Amino acid sequence: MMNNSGEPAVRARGLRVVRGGRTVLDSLDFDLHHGQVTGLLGPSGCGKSTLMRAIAGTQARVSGTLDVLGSPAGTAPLRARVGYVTQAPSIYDDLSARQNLDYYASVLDPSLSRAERADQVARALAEVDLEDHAEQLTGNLSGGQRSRVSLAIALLGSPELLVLDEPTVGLDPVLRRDLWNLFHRLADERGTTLLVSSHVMDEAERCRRLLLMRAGRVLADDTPEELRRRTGSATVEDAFLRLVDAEKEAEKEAGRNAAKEPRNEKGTGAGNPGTPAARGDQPGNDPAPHRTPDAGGTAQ
Ligand SMILES: Nc1ncnc2c1ncn2[C@@H]1O[C@H](COP(=O)(O)OP(=O)(O)OP(=O)(O)O)[C@@H](O)[C@H]1O
Repeated sequence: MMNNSGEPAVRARGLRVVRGGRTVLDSLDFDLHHGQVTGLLGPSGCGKSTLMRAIAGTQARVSGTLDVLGSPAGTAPLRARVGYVTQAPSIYDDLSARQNLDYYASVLDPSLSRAERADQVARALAEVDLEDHAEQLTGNLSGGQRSRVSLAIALLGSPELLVLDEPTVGLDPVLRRDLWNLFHRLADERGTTLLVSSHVMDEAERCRRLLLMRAGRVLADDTPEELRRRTGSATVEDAFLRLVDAEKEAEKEAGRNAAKEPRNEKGTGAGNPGTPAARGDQPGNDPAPHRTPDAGGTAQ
């Protein structure tokens, strides 16, 4: 789904991120659609958090094109329009849930009156079903309750895009279901775009669209139904495993073909990974023009 301008909510082309001298995201091309819940799934270490940080504008060494709500990721106009919840919630243990939210509401929009802030805070607490624990110190809340405080903070100011890094990890099945219902309500009723990561494949079935990642690359960008259909699988997990197996087989085949290639005088075969053709960077494949967004307060 596009918005009125016809632009997707997030547009990545030739997106690349280098961390510690290693390319951890490589040539990612995808769109996130307005008003949809997209699941970002893949094994541990495949690059989900790095991609989310890039979209939220907190990741260094991002190259390629990454536009968020029509502006380069991480630029000032996006600050109030994008809500981002990391895996490690940044909340103050010695403040109550309500005080935490009130503090963040005042930082996010210093022009709000006390009454306006109180309204926003009450609404966000209600949305994550935390009203009964609003006055408790967050240091005394359970893990799941603390994650909901973080989520409530991200909901302040009604952001158009919510980037949620494993928001349901460690939650019991009832809370997980309630949170997924909340994500869909936000998308359906407010038109919020959500990108939600998980490494639990059964959560994929709850998403309208999926980005499946493996080893820093997008393995599939599809709806759960279409993914199951085209791989002939009963579940998204099976579909993912089939795609991984097919990719590994293709990699092996490419390796065998490269080994068979006659070597030239310098000892590099035509299919060697060091040659431009094998890297896919011959002129016709270059996703130019590349643009490096301002990465803001950044992680390496
Ligand atoms: N500061 C860093 N320096 C170098 N490499 C890093 C750094 N942080 C992460 N990486 C590497 O980047 C890759 C992607 O990490 P990332 O945290 O994005 O993965 P993930 O899919 O979110 O994993 P998980 O599901 O376990 O949270 C991993 O191989 C990781 O080892």
